[in-house]
Amino acid sequence: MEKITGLHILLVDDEPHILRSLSRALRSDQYTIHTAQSGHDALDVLAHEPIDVVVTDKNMPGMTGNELLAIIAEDYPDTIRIMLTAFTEQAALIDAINQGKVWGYLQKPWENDNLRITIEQALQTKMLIAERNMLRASLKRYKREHRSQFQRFIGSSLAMQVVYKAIDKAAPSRANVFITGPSGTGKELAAEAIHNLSPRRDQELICINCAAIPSELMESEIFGHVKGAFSGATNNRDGAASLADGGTLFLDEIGEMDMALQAKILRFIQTGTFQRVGSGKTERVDVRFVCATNRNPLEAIEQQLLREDLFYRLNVIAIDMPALCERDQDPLQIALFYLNKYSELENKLFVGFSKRAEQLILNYGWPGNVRQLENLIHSAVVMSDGPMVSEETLMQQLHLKPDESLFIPKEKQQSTPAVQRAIVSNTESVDQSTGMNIIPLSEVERFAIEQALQVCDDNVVKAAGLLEVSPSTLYRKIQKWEPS
Ligand SMILES: Nc1ncnc2c1ncn2[C@@H]1O[C@H](COP(=O)(O)OP(=O)(O)OP(=O)(O)O)[C@@H](O)[C@H]1O
Repeated sequence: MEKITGLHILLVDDEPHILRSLSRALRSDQYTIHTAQSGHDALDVLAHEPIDVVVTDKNMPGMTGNELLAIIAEDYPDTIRIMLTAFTEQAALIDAINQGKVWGYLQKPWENDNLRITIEQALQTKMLIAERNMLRASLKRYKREHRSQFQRFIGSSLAMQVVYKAIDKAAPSRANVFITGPSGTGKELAAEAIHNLSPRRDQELICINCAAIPSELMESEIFGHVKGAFSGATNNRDGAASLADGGTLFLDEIGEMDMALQAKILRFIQTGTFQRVGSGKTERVDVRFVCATNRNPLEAIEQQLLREDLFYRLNVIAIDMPALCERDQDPLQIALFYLNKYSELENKLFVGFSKRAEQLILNYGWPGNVRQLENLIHSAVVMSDGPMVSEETLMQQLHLKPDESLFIPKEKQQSTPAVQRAIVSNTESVDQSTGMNIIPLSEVERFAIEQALQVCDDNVVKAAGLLEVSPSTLYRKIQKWEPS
């Protein structure tokens, strides 16, 4: 058994010679011994020292041992409580044990060996309690950090945990955010989440899709115009810059914006000021910028679609949305979410997907990402009858030809282990002599644990069963991930 050190024992007895002989018997560099001659003195020690074990006499003037242990059980429930008692007091002692006030007892007169063994066992129990508390706390933290829903996002994949954390961190600051990622991955949803979690949430989030508005109208859309600024400008009109004052301006598809207007946007970001179209008056607003593009920004700069200086002004915080096919089990979670939503909306009864339909959802590549999946589920709800969505319905809507590989679980499709495929390839660890991508063992282990937790809906006991380790081993490993 592991030696325990650095622990504190409190001995309580009204007779000084008993305290002396108990202290002598327990003297060791493993423990710090504290003594008290009354229940009140004992409580005083407990208030100032991190006591792990209390050994108290039963019969003391003033506060009895029973009364003292009852208070300790209430105020310091994790402190191990031991009663020193004469043989004749067994009945009262058993009663105290049954009430949970006492962990164990020592009989007077005691054998020193017996005393040391009892204390050692008590301290082992104390260590287990402390470990359990730590594990509970770290599991709680792990669960809090491992979210399956975040703002309007659905998905518990690791790839999305990274996004949730980035949004959490970015939101409270004033820093501009640049969101990249393929079409339909949730860039607008991310902008919304950033605004909703920011101190600007009570002001407006104004979204401008730079690809959807003709370039000749864009300047007026963003900065507004005055009456007569151009033909058709029959009134003064506020633009997005004024409407977003105090809030957030989201410029989607920034790479589609006219280069001359990009220069004006850059000036606006730098100075916080702008002029409406047709006006010489400068206006000042307080706007936070969030931009997005589904282009690779560096390529867009090279192709002269995006100004480099504007990009670096906007790219203070970068968030990259992963493609749906990189999100483990998320496609199924999202599909179920939208099945519920659209069943309700269309007044139809659907309870889920056939096993093969589920497999198809997990295997399909989703080139249109979440938007495509959402639209597919909506059309499946409209076009078929419940209670289950079949694979045929999905294949029809996706115009897919019969292909058995779509229904084979991914982990059975390739000869390389699932772990190797799933861990993002780490170029820094490519072995120079063999050219093989070496994955650190700790990463493989963490991946396996996270997969098991995901499959078991975060049930650690079940996940431990799947991984063929004890739950406490699993808890310990999860705990090690916590930043110290
Ligand atoms: N993780 C998610 N969970 C649930 N719904 C999502 C998720 N991600 C995106 N959506 C939904 O998918 C649709 C597309 O999302 P969004 O418009 O934010 O994508 P986008 O990346 O901005 O697309 P684009 O590049 O085409 O502008 C929206 O209806 C959005 O609500």
